[in-house]
Amino acid sequence: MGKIINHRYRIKNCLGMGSYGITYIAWDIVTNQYVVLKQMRKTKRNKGTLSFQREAQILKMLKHPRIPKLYDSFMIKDIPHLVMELISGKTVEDLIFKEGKTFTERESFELLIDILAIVQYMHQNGIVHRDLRIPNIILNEGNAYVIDFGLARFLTESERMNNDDVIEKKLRREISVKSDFYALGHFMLFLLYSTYEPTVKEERSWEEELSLSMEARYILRKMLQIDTPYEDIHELSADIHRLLQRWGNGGVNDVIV
Ligand SMILES: Nc1ncnc2c1ncn2[C@@H]1O[C@H](COP(=O)(O)OP(=O)(O)OP(=O)(O)O)[C@@H](O)[C@H]1O
Repeated sequence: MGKIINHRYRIKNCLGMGSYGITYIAWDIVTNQYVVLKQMRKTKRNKGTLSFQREAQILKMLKHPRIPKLYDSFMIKDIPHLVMELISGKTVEDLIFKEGKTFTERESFELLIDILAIVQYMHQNGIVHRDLRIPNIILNEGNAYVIDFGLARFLTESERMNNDDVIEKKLRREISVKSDFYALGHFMLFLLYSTYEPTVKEERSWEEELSLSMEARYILRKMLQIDTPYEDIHELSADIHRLLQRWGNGGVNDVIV
């Protein structure tokens, strides 16, 4: 730690080791601010370089206050590096599993609407994230931020699926807006399970374990593609708005329907 990269970024600490890269918090001595520096792992040279280039291209294109800005990208000895905005706050994963935060049905769907405003922006710009999981959503002062665009794709791209892949992987990785709704369906189950106290020993399905309103169950079944999936974000957000009206939808950030 303390090492300076590219004559500019002083490494402060390691945030994590992902599948393709190592992520650090660094101090930018030119702009005097903390940034996130992602360095590709040396062992991932071919696939990793492509993945880093795509992430840089996508982050450069997306200009949204709830998506990290790409500040810089460069190569050092054939190793790609990305420098991006440090998003303050805590991941939903840490909030639930480290801090014991709980989300009611209403709070869960209000958070979903907030996230969908960001997802709508991505989809309108032809991008699907494909990794909308609890460690990739940061909450700060009640606002949601989406990070980690390492698996994001242009909706015009195609990718061959392996026939041996389990159905869940196919639904998560499909290059279609539906894969983001599917991932967010699972994200919602994590929020909704945060208040769940088991009363019986054996595990049951989420529909049996969680006491949800009929409308919430209807939305989740479509997001999780148990029933006819949502084809676009407007259909999904219209259903959530109807559900939120039960409580009086005060002041949540809306997706423009
Ligand atoms: N822009 C950012 N602002 C704040 N924290 C970030 C940012 N980007 C990544 N992180 C954090 O850095 C850590 C490592 O992230 P990274 O995306 O490199 O790998 P990962 O999520 O652990 O693995 P993988 O990419 O394989 O899913 C995570 O804890 C993540 O929350």
